Amino acid sequence: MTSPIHVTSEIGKLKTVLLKRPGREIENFTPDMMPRLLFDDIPYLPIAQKEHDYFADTLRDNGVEVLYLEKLAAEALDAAGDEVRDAFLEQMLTESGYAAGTIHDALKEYLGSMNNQDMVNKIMEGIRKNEVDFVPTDLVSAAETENYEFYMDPMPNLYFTRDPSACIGEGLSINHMTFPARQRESLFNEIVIKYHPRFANQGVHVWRDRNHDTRIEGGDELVLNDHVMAIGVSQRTSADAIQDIAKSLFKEGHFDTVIAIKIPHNHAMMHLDTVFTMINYDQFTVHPGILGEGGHIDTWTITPGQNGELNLDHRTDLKQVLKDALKLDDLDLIPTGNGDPIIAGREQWNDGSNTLAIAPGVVVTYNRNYVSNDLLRKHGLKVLEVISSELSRGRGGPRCMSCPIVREDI
Ligand SMILES: NC(=O)NCCC[C@H](N)C(=O)O
Repeated sequence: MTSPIHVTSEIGKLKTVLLKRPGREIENFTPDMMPRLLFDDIPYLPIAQKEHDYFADTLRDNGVEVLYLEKLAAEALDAAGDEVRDAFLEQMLTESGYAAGTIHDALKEYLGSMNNQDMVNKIMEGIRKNEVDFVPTDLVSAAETENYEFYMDPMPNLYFTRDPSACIGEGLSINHMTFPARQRESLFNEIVIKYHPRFANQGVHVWRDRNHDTRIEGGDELVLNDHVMAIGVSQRTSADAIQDIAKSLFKEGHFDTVIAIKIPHNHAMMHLDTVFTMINYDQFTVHPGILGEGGHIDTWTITPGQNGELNLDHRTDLKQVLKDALKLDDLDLIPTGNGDPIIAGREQWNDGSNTLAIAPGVVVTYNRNYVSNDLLRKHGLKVLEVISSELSRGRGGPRCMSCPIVREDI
């Protein structure tokens, strides 16, 4: 059986991608909620949607089939029927803090009265207290802070479809995310894979599901080729989760190497793909700020050991590590902002390192990172720029905003 998922590299011609069009969730919050929701500003929704449509059109114009998470999630529930819809809603309410009780019942009634698409959209955009016809009188509800506006928080990070799941080979990881602001997101990916006719019973292998305590996010998961992965040890992905998924990939897949790369644990560089992306057979973007003296950085090359255990080889010469793993004589590491510390810092902040390769040597980037983009062109790449004033306020670029489902082999 051919799996509907096929991703054996970061650069093979992109055939199908999963996006989420920004909806009300990206403006349904106040400045004091921003740090918790992992946003640095509140985007202007109409322009963010225009920019996102431009991004989607750029992909379509280049032969990519664009799928939307919000649509697939509703279709999955339509196909699955009432029992699954009820279980999904219960799980979503439980993970939103309402396993039982009067608020649980009121929210269930409110959401339960909607059709699947409206219910999915509503859960994504968040539920304010004043929109539910319910006055809590029980002790638990009454004890809650009066002035918090929401029963269920919005999920503004959903347009970064890269993170809650990651397609690897013929399967995927459905991720247990680090921060509460994003943890419910992967429930949508789970129902799509389990129940959408395009994916259900089609031989999709789940390398690692969301029922884990250890954390991993797709922005850290890079498929370098059909047997080598790079995974960031980052603010969002723990060493335990990397070792766990490595065991699964080695045991049940065609992978034999995982390169763990330690990056600074901070908000600006929350995932490996904010500082390092593969853009051609032998070319990568890299933010100079992650490299120490002489271009060094901590890496561990993980390979299968005895009895299902792992061998780990600690090395610090990133270029040599990549050359060895990919069997290349030379490698072009292209510095964000052309290596200038001010420009590199500014353009990395606006995702200048976060490119989406749609074919070997062809990348989609934000237009605002003009120094990095010019440098990519000088290194022979074809650069397709997309507009980025509002989308970039969420701290993610074209790779973050896309989850490749099918790529041609390289
Ligand atoms: N792969 C990525 O780097 N995704 C960007 C995620 C940005 C989002 N505001 C977050 O902090 O999770």
